[in-house]
Amino acid sequence: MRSTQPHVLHSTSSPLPPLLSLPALSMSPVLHHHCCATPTMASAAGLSSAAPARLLASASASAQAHQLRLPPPPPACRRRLLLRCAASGSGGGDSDPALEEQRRRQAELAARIASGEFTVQGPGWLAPLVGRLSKLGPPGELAAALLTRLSGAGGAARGGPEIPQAVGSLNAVVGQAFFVPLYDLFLTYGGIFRLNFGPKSFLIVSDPAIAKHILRENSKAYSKGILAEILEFVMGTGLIPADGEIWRVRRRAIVPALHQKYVTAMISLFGEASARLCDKLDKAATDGEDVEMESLFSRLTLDVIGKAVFNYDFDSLSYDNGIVEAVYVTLREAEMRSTSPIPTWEIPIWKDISPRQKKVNEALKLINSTLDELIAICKRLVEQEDLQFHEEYMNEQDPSILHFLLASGDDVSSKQLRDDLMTMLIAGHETSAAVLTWTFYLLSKYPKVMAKLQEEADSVLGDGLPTIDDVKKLKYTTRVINESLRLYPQPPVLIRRSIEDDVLGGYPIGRGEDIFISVWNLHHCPKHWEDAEVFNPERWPLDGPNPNEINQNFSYLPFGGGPRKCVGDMFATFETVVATAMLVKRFDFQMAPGAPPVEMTTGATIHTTEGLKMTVTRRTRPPVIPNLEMKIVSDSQEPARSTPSMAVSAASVASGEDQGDIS
Ligand code: HEM
Repeated sequence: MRSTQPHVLHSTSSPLPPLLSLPALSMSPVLHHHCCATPTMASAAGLSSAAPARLLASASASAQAHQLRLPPPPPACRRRLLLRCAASGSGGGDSDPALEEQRRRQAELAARIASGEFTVQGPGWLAPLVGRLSKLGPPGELAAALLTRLSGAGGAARGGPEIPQAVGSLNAVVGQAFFVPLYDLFLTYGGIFRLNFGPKSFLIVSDPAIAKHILRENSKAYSKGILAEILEFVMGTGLIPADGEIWRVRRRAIVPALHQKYVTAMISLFGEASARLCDKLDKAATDGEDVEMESLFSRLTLDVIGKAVFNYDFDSLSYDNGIVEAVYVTLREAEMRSTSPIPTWEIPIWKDISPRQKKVNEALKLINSTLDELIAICKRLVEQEDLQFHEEYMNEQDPSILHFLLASGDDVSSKQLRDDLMTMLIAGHETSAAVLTWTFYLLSKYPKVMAKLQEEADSVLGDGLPTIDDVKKLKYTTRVINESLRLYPQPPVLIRRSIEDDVLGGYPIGRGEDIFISVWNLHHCPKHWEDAEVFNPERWPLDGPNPNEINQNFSYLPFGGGPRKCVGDMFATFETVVATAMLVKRFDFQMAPGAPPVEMTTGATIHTTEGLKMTVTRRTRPPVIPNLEMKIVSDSQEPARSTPSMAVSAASVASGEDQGDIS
């Protein structure tokens, strides 16, 4: 039974959300706004304002143990979230404890709200004063924001209801991926709530309508906020962190480069890289060695994206060279910066002498000089070629995005071009690798899905590399990827900052709010998804449209939505479909005996904590089941000669004798 008594938790580390890891967390009592509820529900319940009665934790970076009175997390939910799924078939139809838990918590909370427990009126003088200050330009706005913050009556001060503030399962934050406890809080506090981390405050959005508003309907009112600050050292003003005019110009230049003909041409690149991975796995199968698939997928997608974006062959599946290492040093640094409690890389002097920072700077120098060289080579090629630039322009020898951009006469500085290339390298590398990693993890847990997938790969793929027509026929494989992206969205949260006042879910918000749109919560919402935690590719009909944010009304956002939607969605889908189909056609994959448990941790995408160790075996041809129907043999006839030989051949097929792999 779940205790309703608050208990005291100790948080000694800072395993907080990437990009916001801070030493202390203060949490406040709540108002409730249901995940799929309309704003009027909150106001109808008389929830016009609430002010926090905070359980303050120390905001000091040196504070070690923060004691917070919190309700214990529901074990059933957390267990399900870690997705340590039983190795059953797909489509299990058990009842959904997460949904029941959500209903129970909401009823409990509604009763507490109705009792007025959390309803604290903002002071009457505040709203008019804040209104007047806000009209005085930036200094006035700043003063208004401070006053509002200090009074703890943000929404009330702006003349609206106050956003629910979460009292969270803090122990759930410790030692696990940050988005998992956010899900727990979402089940209790609904589609928008506030989390206070020491002096910082974040809005957590898990409501499809609010996500749609931020990403699409009023996207101009939001920037990339902390994300841009953290990624500046590696992406500069590349497309992901850029905002405003720079973003508009670069997006207009880059999107056309990923035209249909280019993506189609990339299919042979996906096939070649996947074939190289198959060779590696083949060797492991022969040697009887287990393989760590997460790092292999990372190398596969690095090789693909290097060729696709700037025509560089990292060949990381074969070698560990300096540039490959430099890319990984840089990536790990970006992840470290997004999760570190103290920005050591900003400390004067230290940033220049710390061995870690030195290594990062050297890595960046190597990457930048390599990119500069590639840009120079490509420029020369473009100058020499006679090709006329047009909408679907592509140089067959070098179909890369860089080549397209230079041939288009894109007027861009070398620094900006480098930022864009680096951004695409990172955006298209870790994401696809994570999708493949979690897909293969899921497949190892759902053998029926694996069997169906292999059946499709066997029937569609021939001996050569896949073609665009093959990819179109790999419908079930595509659904497997769609469903894998639902359960493990990459990245699990989207980050924004409000740059104007707005109203979210009926709550007025000011500018400067840092917002996390939890794609994880949207994709796991038990209200929206039947058997939300079950890996069930069949939930997407084969003959239906490809699921996306539009046809799922922002409940499904694997590639984001609105003007900042991923530019590589088609590329990435084809890449992961080709790799998955080619691999499962050649091999069976099982978790290796004694492999560490597969749990999640966060970087820019969802990583495993200790890798994905698998045993790979070459597949034998599926047994040919002979027609064993016996001829009716009358006494006067000889026994049918074929029967014994059939039996022999069936036995040998079953034992795998004389069977090569089926590739
Ligand atoms: C399965 C693989 C991928 C996934 C799951 C993925 C997911 C996403 C998501 C969710 C966003 C939106 C971020 C936001 O709104 O804050 C995004 C943006 C972006 N993605 Fe991808 N992506 C993938 C592959 C790729 C590839 C292969 C490329 C490049 C070839 C790419 C390039 C980009 C770029 C440049 C943006 C920024 C767009 C903008 O802000 O205008 N992505 N991606």
